[in-house]
Amino acid sequence: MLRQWIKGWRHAFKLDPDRVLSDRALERICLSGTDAVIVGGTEGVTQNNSRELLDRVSEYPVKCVQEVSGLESVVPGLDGYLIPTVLNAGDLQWVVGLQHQAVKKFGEWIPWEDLAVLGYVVLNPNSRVARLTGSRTELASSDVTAYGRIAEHLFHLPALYVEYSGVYGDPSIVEAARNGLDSTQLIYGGGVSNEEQARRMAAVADTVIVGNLVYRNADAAVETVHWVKETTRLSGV
Ligand SMILES: CC(C)=CCC/C(C)=C/CC/C(C)=C/CC/C(C)=C/CC/C(C)=C/CC/C(C)=C/CC/C(C)=C/COP(=O)(O)OP(=O)(O)O
Ligand SMILES: O=P(O)(O)OC[C@@H](O)CO
Ligand SMILES: [Mg+2]
Repeated sequence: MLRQWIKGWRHAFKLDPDRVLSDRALERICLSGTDAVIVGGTEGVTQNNSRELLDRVSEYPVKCVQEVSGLESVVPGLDGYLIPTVLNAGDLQWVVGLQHQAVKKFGEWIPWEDLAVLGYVVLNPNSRVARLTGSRTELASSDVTAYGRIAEHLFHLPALYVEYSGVYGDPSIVEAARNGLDSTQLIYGGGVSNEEQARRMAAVADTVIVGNLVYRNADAAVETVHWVKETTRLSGV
């Protein structure tokens, strides 16, 4: 069951089907010791470019799932699908609207056990995902804690994803999310590019996701695996 499986992830890479990655860099990422490779992005994602990247990753022993961001880009037959819902979106479309359309479209073909819903809180106002979803990013710590509680106690989501895509986030905000959570998994993603940043977020979050760094500096990206995995997640932060 995917929602159980993702609980064991400490580190994952997110690869964008709309960006170019050399075979050499892909090999290094896939053999890095990361727990999973997530294929997905906000813009320019199609079924063709997703399938192509998923096929390339499948040459390696690493676990690989698709993060679905559009109805047309779903690639059937994979081991797992991450389904975002953006809790602080400005329009219901990104909370439950597109998901409703997808369930209507795919209906009985959906392998429910292989899906896990991620409750996103999008916090970088300049990211494409924030602009696309009209996310309300001016949040206080108490707002983020409340989203954590909603994710866990009202919606029973397997994971809350604190998303700073493109910039390194505010650790105190990630801690605020942590304060709202008990058993729901806390995922952090955004701007991790050096050891201090990787270790700082790994001390608070259950799972750290690294994306853009793969395309800027694959060597450093590979290093993040060790930095995150060597760090103990602190309790009570
Ligand atoms: C046999 C068969 C057909 C099988 C398939 C069955 C199946 C798996 C069906 C899917 C079921 C389902 C419920 C799908 C949901 C589909 C959907 C469209 C959901 C909405 C997703 C959503 C809210 C998207 C908004 C954007 C978003 C949150 C994307 C997540 C990824 C993300 C944040 C990437 C970061 O983007 P990046 O490219 O890095 O850009 P920026 O850094 O600039 O933000
Ligand atoms: O690309 P970066 O900034 O590393 O963020 C990772 C991930 O959270 C993006 O969805
Ligand atoms: Mg990005």
